[in-house]
Amino acid sequence: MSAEGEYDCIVIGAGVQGSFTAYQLAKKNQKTLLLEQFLLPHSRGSSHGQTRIIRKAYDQDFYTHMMEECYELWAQLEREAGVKLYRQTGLLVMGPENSESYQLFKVTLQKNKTPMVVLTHDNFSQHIPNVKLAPGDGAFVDISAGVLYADRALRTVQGQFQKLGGVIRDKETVTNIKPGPVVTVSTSAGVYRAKSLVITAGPWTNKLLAHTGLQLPLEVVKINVCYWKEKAPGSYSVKRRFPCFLLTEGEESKEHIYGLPSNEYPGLVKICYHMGSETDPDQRDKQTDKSDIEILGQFVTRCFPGLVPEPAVVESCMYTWSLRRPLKQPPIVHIMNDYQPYLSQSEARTNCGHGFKFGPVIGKLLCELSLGEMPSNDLSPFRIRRFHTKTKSAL
Ligand SMILES: Cc1cc2nc3c(=O)[nH]c(=O)nc-3n(C[C@H](O)[C@H](O)[C@H](O)COP(=O)(O)OP(=O)(O)OC[C@H]3O[C@@H](n4cnc5c(N)ncnc54)[C@H](O)[C@@H]3O)c2cc1C
Ligand SMILES: O=C(O)[C@@H]1CCCCN1
Repeated sequence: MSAEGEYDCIVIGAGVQGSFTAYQLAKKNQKTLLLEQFLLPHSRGSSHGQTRIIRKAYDQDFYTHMMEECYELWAQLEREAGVKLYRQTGLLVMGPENSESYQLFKVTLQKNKTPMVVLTHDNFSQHIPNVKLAPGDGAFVDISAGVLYADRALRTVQGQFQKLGGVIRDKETVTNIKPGPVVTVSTSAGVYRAKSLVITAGPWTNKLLAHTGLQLPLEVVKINVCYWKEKAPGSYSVKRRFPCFLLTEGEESKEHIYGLPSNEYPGLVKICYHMGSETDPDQRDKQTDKSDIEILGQFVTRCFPGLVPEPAVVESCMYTWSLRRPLKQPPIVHIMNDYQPYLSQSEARTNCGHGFKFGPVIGKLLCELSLGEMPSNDLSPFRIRRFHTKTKSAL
């Protein structure tokens, strides 16, 4: 027999953004349904894996400002659920001292009076052993940055949502959306109706939006998540207070290279390249491009002499980039998050490669938008309307 139900709100996609949105809605006593196509937990989207970086170091003020509230909301969830989701490690930022991108990171933190320590070539190795700072590179540490325990965070927020009476239906793919004063959502197992709908479908956003006639200029890329073996076990370990790091640009590439201390897999340091190759989210494993791994190998050889310059483990994850017109120009590396006024009482949002840490605030904002409340943060950098694209729904 197929399932049916009436809700105040339906959220499609139980990644970090959908889970936080559903939790916020349930906190506001909204009868909420969270739909997920895969059996939970799963590793086919963007929110899986044990760790993510949390930081205030950004090259634009509004992200640094948003992070103030994010840290508070993460801590609030930790207290509510009695679990530890964040571990402070600091974030080492490195990059050519005179480059625009490195300077933007540094100046944004300084301007916002964020706790930081600037390192010099003379004292660098005393603070950060086993890393080679390139000649001409500057370095500083964003002190409050650290690691978020991603899988645990997802489990926790979904658990809190259920405790508040929220309903999760996993292994249920949304197959159709009919907007209207009451939105009708059909899935592989049933039909549900709600006063509002939030779509947080990550890499599948355009596939889902196709049901509404709306398409966004997005590109999904597969990221090779690489783990590198320590030659001397523990030398880059979280226990020895090795920090997360971000190279704004380097000899190997203009793209960021970033990493986290060895932690989830003993003796293995996660180091990844902030760019991947285009993929269809349903065909992710057919994308086998490994040119990023070559770049990372060169970087590891140059900067991390205590690591074997060949990945010991490679996992997969996906980013959903927003693209400036014309398509295929460099991506705008922003979270996107917007109310889509042409879908009656519905919202559409998506994200890219740095959205995990913002989950609590994005959840709060999507909740406010779906209740018709004034959003409590400035959303102008995230508006769908900034894309001169086909934003008008055909429905
Ligand atoms: C390698 C990597 C490293 C990253 N590092 C960081 C970091 O250090 N710090 C940070 O803050 N962020 C980081 N990010 C970004 C962050 O992880 C993402 O921004 C975030 O996880 C996106 O979450 P989401 O909920 O939007 O998408 P997803 O997690 O992909 O969730 C979307 C969900 O929708 C479901 N869905 C789709 N279509 C349907 C349908 N038709 N019916 C039902 N369900 C559907 C999907 O199955 C999926 O579960 C990283 C991302 C990657 C890939
Ligand atoms: O959000 C972050 O902190 C990292 C930075 C580098 C790219 C991946 N995400």
